[in-house]
Amino acid sequence: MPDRIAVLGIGLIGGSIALGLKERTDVEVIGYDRSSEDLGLAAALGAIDKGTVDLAEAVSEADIIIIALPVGAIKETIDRLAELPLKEACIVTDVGSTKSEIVAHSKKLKQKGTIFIGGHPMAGSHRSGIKAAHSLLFENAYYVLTPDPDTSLLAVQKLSRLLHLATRAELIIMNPIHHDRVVGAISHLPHIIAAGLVNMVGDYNEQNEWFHRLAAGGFRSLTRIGASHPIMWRDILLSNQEELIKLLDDWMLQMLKMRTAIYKQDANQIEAFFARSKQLRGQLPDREKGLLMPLYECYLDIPDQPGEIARVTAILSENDVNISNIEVLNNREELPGVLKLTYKKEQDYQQAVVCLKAAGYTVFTDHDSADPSETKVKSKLMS
Ligand SMILES: NC(=O)c1ccc[n+]([C@@H]2O[C@H](COP(=O)([O-])OP(=O)(O)OC[C@H]3O[C@@H](n4cnc5c(N)ncnc54)[C@H](O)[C@@H]3O)[C@@H](O)[C@H]2O)c1
Ligand SMILES: O=C(O)C(=O)C[C@]1(C(=O)O)C=C[C@@H](O)C=C1
Repeated sequence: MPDRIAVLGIGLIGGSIALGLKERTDVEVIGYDRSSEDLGLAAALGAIDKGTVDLAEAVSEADIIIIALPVGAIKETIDRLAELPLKEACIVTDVGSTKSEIVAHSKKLKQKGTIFIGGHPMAGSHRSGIKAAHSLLFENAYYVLTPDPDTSLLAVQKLSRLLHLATRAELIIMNPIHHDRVVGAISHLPHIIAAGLVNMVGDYNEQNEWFHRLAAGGFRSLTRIGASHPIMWRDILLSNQEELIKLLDDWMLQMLKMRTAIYKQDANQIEAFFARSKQLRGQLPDREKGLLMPLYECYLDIPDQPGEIARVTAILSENDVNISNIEVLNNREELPGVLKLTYKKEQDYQQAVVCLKAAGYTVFTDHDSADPSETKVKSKLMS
């Protein structure tokens, strides 16, 4: 087990790893950031033992250095580390959302004999900064490492073990080019689409403010990630140019096909488009990821009258159903006049659907058939 870890950038990702390190290992954590205020907060939260705005001081005695800065700053920091005295056998890793360019850039460290192993934890949030950090942010998520083929196996094992302890993520190894193609499609392109839609609707809203007022569940859930950090996403897009150009070409082709289908009133093609998407979306592997245990959810239409929530809870308790949470979606931003019930156990969820239906309620589940046998585990989104 290494003795001292330097975490460079103590924001959402660096802060979450640091919190996990302090919670689940015995290492000393030194935080480096340009914001001394955030370093103070990180120390107060117990994420770091010591904070400094001096890079040389942060890394001089470190056994492992984790660079958790925006992608552009990761490259600059690799350049600076290449000029600084580092401990022998020190391992440097990063958490950047792109890998090919960063790994290529790390050659400068390799030339001086320092091991660099690229990394990317596949969980996060649209929020940023130490205030949004959490020690279980990466629980059960994948954490990709992209070691060069000639990297010592012992070093990869040492880093994987530490990161697994700190994050409870599942460590996997991937080629950086492959990583950038896959993550380009499932993370970078969706962020472009979400931000593009928010901006387009924002333009319409300048002429007519009903665009924002009427924005309901569909727009809000699709565009949550449109609120992400501009500098982080600027750097990611600049760093994955080649893949994103190909992905955007494919995306525009998809949209053109839909435009043609709508123009021609081609009902079959439009239906097939959504049928395929519904089937594929349902096949996404469930991962018990994030802050909380997997949850089962159902929604219930309730009349707007006093005592209605008490009636629902009474029915559930008479039937020995344990609910994890009950939420009134009465702000009309999601579903109007609706109770959202969450359960930790599938058995409770199934029992609840049956007894609430028997009591005359309309119950919606993840699937519109409301069939409990089609239960889908949901992970609670971090927001
Ligand atoms: N946010 C996510 O969902 C997510 C998920 C996985 C990986 N990542 C990657 O993690 C990295 C960090 O992202 P984050 O979400 O933690 O960002 P963040 O904004 O929450 O944290 C970045 C921290 O770095 C500091 N910082 C920025 N530039 C600096 C510089 N030049 N010198 C010193 N300190 C500097 C900031 O003060 C901040 O505390 C990025 O490379 C991002 O691509 C992000
Ligand atoms: O959940 C979110 O808000 C995220 O954007 C997390 C997310 C993503 O899934 O796209 C964003 C960037 C990463 O590099 C990894 C994960």
